[in-house]
Amino acid sequence: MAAYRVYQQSLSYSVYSLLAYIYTAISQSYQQVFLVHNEVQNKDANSHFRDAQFKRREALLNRRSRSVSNDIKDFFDIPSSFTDSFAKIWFRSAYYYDKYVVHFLDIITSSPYIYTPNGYIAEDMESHIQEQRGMQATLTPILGVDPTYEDPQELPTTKEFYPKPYILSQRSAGKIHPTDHLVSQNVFGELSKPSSPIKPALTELFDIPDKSVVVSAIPIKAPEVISDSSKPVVKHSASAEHSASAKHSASASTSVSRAVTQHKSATPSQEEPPVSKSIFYKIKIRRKNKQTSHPTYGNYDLVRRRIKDCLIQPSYQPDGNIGPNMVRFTWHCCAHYDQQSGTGGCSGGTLRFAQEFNDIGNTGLNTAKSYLDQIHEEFPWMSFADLYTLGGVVAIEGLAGPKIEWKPGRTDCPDSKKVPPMGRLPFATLGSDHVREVFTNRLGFTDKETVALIGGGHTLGGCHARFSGFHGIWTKNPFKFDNEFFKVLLEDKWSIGTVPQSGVDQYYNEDKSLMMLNTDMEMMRDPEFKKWTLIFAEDEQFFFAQFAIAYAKLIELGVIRDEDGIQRVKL
Ligand code: HEM
Repeated sequence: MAAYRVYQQSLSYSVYSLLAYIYTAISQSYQQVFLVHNEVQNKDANSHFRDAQFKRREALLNRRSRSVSNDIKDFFDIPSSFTDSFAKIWFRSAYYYDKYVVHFLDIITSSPYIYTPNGYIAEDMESHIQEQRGMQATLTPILGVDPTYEDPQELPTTKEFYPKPYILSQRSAGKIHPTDHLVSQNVFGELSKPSSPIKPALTELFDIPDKSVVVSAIPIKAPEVISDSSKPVVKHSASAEHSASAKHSASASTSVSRAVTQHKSATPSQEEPPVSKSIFYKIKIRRKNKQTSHPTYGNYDLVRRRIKDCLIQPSYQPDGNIGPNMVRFTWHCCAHYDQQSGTGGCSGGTLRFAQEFNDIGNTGLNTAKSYLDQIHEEFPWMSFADLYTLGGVVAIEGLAGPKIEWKPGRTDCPDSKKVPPMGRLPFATLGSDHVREVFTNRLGFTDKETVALIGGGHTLGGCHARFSGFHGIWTKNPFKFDNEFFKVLLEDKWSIGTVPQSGVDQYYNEDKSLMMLNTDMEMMRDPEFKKWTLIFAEDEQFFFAQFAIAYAKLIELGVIRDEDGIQRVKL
C-alpha cells in the first residue's frame, strides 16, 4: 500500500504538479493584469460588477499571502523516526494526489466559475462576463465572496420550505452500525414507520430501508436512571447526551408506537457504505461538490439569505422559530471533535450520515437538518460541512447575535467511514469535571470560551420534553441573543424539580418560568466558570465578542486548510 502511495506521489509530483503550476501561474498573472487593467478602463461599468472585481482582486492578493496550516507544515518536516517517515509519506502522497490530480482534472474538465451576486447574470453584463469566463476558471468560492456584501437587487425567487421525514436508527447509541433498525422522525420529533417516500437526494445520504424488510415492533432499551435528592444522575451504558432524557425515553418507548424495520438478510457487505475504492470514485465525489457551472456557484450571500428566510416557521410549535435549533445543530455538527486523534468535527460533513445523526443526543435536530438539506438541494455545489456550519452562524446573526467569522472550503467525506465514535456529546446531568473533560480536554476550549459557548447557546431557545426530557426556556426572550442567561443564573433562586411530561429532574427558578440544566448550574458553582459568568453578566459587549471568537473556533474544529483556504485532505 505504501509503495502504491509512493508511486502515486512521485507520479503526481513530477507530472501533474508541473502542469498544474504552469497552468495556475499563467492564469493568475493574466488575472492580475486583466483586473488592474479593467479597473482603470472600465470606469463606467456597472458599479456592482466593479465592486465584485475589486473584492476578487483583494482576495487573490490575500490568497498569495495566506500561509499553509501548521498541521500541514508538520507533515512536510523531516521525519522524526522510521515509522514517522511512513506516516509522512502516506500523508504527502494523499495531499499531492488530492491537490494536483483531483483538482487539476477538475480545473480542466469543469465549466468556468462565475461569481454572480444574485445567481443570475444581468443582461448588460453578459458580454463583459463572457470575456472573463476563461480567466475565472481557477477561482474557488472562497475568493471574491465577501459575506458582508449586500446586494441591492431583488432575489430571483423565494423558496418554500417544508418539514421532511428522516430515517433514523434505533440502535444509533450502540456500537453496531444502524442500518438494520430504521424508523422515521417527523419535524415534531415523533417516531414512526416512514410513511411518505423519502426524496432521492436524501436517500443518497441516509440509510434507505430495504424494500424486502420485515416490520416488527422492538422496544427500545432506556438508560438506567438513578436520582438522589440533590442532583439527577444518569448511568449511561450507551451514549445518551443530555441524558436526563432517560426517563423520558423510557416513557416514550411505551407511549409512542415505534415501528422498526429489520433487514431480512443483512449481510455485512450489504451494510457497508460505498467505499472510495478507485481514483474515479474520489474524482466523482470531488466533482459533486464543485459544480462550478451551477448558476448559483459561489453565491454565499444567497445561501445566507435562504437560511435566514427559513428561520421563522409557524408550524414548528411551540417555538415558531427554528433559529435556536439551527444553532444547536451546528454545535452538534462540531461537538464530536477530538483534538488528540483529530477525529470528528464539522469537517467532512459527517452529521449527514445516519450513523452520526442518530446519536440519541441529536434527537430533535431533524428540524434544522430538514431545512438545511432543502437548501442544499438548491445549492448542490456547497459542501454539507460548509452549509451545516453556516446554518448556526446565520441563525445567531438572525437572532440579534454577534457576527461570526465563517470561511467556506470544508470538504465532505464521500462515505460514512469517517464518522467519529458516538457518545461524545456532553451529558446535561453531570458536573464541571465532565464539562472540562469535553470542552477543554477533547475540544480544546479555555474556561472563558466554554462559559461563553454554553451561556450563549442557552440564551437561545429551550428544552423540549419530547426531545431531551428537559422542558422550558432559559431566558424570558429565547429568540434574542443576549447575556440574559448569565444574569438570570446569578439573580434568580434555583431549586430542583421534576418535569411533569417526562419525570426528569432539572432546575427551576422561583416562579418556575425558567429552567437550568445541571451543567448550566455549574457555570455558577465552579469558581473558575463563575468568574467568567460574572464578567459576562456585567459586560454584554465583551460577552458578544468572546462568544463570536469561541463559535468561530468551534466551526473550524478538525478543518485543515491549505494555502488556498480549501480543506484538501481528510477526504
Ligand atoms: C455542557 C454542554 C451542553 C449541554 C449538556 C447541552 C444540553 C442541551 C439540552 C439538553 C438541550 C435541550 C434540547 C431539547 O430538548 O430541545 C439543549 C438545547 C440547546 N443547546 Fe445545548 N447543551 C450544551 C452546550 C451547548 C452549546 C455549546 C451550544 C451552542 C453554542 C448549545 C446550544 C443549544 C441551543 C441553541 C439549544 C436550544 C435548541 C432549541 O431550542 O431547539 N448548547 N442543550
